[in-house]
Amino acid sequence: MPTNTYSLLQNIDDPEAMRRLSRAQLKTLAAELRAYVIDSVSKTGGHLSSNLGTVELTVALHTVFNTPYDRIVWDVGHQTYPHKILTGRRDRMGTLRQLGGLSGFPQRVESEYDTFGTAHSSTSISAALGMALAAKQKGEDRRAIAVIGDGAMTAGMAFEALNNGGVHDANLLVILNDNDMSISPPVGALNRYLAQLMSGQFYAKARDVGKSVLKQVPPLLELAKRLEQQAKGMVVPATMFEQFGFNYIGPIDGHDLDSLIPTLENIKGLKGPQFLHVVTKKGQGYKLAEADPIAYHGPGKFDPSVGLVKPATPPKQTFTQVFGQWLCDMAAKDQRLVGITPAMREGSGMVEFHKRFPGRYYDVGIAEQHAVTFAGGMACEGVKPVVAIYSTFLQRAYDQLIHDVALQNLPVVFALDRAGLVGADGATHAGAYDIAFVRCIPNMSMACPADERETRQLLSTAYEQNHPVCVRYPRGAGVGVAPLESLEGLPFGKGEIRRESAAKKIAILAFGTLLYPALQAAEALDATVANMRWAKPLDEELLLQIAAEHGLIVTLEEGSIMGGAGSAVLEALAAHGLSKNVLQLGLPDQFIEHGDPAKLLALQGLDAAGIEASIRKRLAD
Ligand SMILES: Cc1ncc(C[n+]2csc(CCOP(=O)(O)OP(=O)(O)O)c2C)c(N)n1
Ligand SMILES: CC(=O)[C@@H](O)[C@H](O)COP(=O)(O)O
Ligand SMILES: [Mg+2]
Repeated sequence: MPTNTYSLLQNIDDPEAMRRLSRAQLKTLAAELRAYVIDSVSKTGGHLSSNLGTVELTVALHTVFNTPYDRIVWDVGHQTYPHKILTGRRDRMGTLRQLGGLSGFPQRVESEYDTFGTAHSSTSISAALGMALAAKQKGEDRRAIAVIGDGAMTAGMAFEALNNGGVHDANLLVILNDNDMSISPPVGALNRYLAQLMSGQFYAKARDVGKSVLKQVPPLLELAKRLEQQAKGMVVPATMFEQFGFNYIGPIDGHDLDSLIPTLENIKGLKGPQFLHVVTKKGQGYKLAEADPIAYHGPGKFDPSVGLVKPATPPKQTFTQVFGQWLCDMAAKDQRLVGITPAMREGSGMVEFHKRFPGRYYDVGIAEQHAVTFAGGMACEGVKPVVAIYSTFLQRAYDQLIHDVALQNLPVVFALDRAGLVGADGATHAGAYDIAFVRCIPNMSMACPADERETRQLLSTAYEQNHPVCVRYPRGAGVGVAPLESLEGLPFGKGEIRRESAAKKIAILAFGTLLYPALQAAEALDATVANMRWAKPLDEELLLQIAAEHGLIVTLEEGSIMGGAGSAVLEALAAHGLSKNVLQLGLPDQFIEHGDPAKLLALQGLDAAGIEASIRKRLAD
């Protein structure tokens, strides 16, 4: 760390040290912190724009509140790099999101300042309310603070918590960090409402009155006055948040420590549920990120003086791109198709679809539950919904999947991206459970394409069905098997033999992209390899044929072993009264942390060498 650049930051090992600084020094510290965030993220990759937007808010919160005794819960937690840097992890930022290094999200095991693990959005108000009421029950005077973005605020869970929080006498502070952005531009009526609060009459009056009051009167008196004025409807007519039972304060400039610190100090003295509306800019202080907060939401490594550059050689096509292309092609062919995303347009490969078919594109906000039921409603009316959703986020909508789609046997296609290990985001984002949690639902099917070509083909097969079907595929690129242009599908529920062993001792049944390391391992072992393609329905005919001919059956999947495709194989064998030597390979009963995906797979024994070693071990047992 260059000492001249970070003269204050280098001495901040915990927030206590920061509390001794003057306001002027805190401003310098904020500038150093911003530079440090840019410098470290440029070397590791990670979430940049959101972190640049929370620099001053983080400084102000840790200065005013008695952390970690007072609890800050960061929603999603992708904006916690300044918080990590100020709470003793500055010198470990170079390890961010790498194996054994700092997590990209708050983790209770990482620091006492990380009061609640987050990464899936919109949980902060519930968790902070729980903490506030627990404090009350225990007779403690601690504060609980939820910091939630305008994107995260769109989820039902956030409103469930507001609804509950507004009627309790809890010392809860909700801070809405409003940067007028989700990952992509925010959507929906809430966004319109927040824009209204910010603009025209509302904001102008609030800002002017706030400024003049701030200049003339001591903070507490000023706040009391403002509250009185608000109560009379003079400054801001009762906001929705007041109707929920919160004391609404704001909007204030979230990059101005002279507004933030006195306001937070005042709020600290107030009892009951408080709601502070803070306005920030995504990417603040780094021109390139300010201009393109989407590209800098989660960039890889880059040179800060140049910014993001296109790679010289075009990278391999990702599974996400294969899906995006298929969606456009199928939409062009079938007018009934609609595409639905819960706030993940870029990540799910739907930018082009949005451009070409704006009338058939639905970004419903961070609202996975709604997305699934909404698709169900459309399917009832003969429209053909394709829900593009990360495997990990479908977990949010499990009841909707069962009750609103499967039970009514509605033909909805679920394009499950990020199936398996995702790498840098770690355990919170791993798509480890989808096979297990989907295959136990009647009427549901689950396709596991092995490569890019099959992804396109199986999406078409899924689309042709008259019942709900998931197609799961991983983050990133596959082996490079180019998809065909055709929209023809593969047979429903059917696998194939990809390698036939002469000895017929071992058969590997691969579900999904691990087919390719399986084929490699099979060369060394002389094993038969089946590309099973479907976890449900299972190709029982193929399974029985293989079981009749081979001694050892090995199942292989990038998903949880418990309840996964290997379990389906065991159940099918049992149903046919067959007792076989079966080795199940997949993800163990354990959360797998962040790191390079290939390394993580190898650590789980799911690369070619690991597969071979596990099989040899079983043969030797
Ligand atoms: C349940 C869930 N759905 C989707 C996401 C993916 N996601 C991460 S950040 C984000 C946008 C959040 O916007 P906002 O809360 O406004 O924070 P900002 O990035 O603007 O600071 C989304 C959609 C998630 N983390 N959790
Ligand atoms: C914080 C969050 O949930 C997203 O920003 C996520 O990190 C995106 O992941 P991908 O990079 O796989 O789209
Ligand atoms: Mg936002």
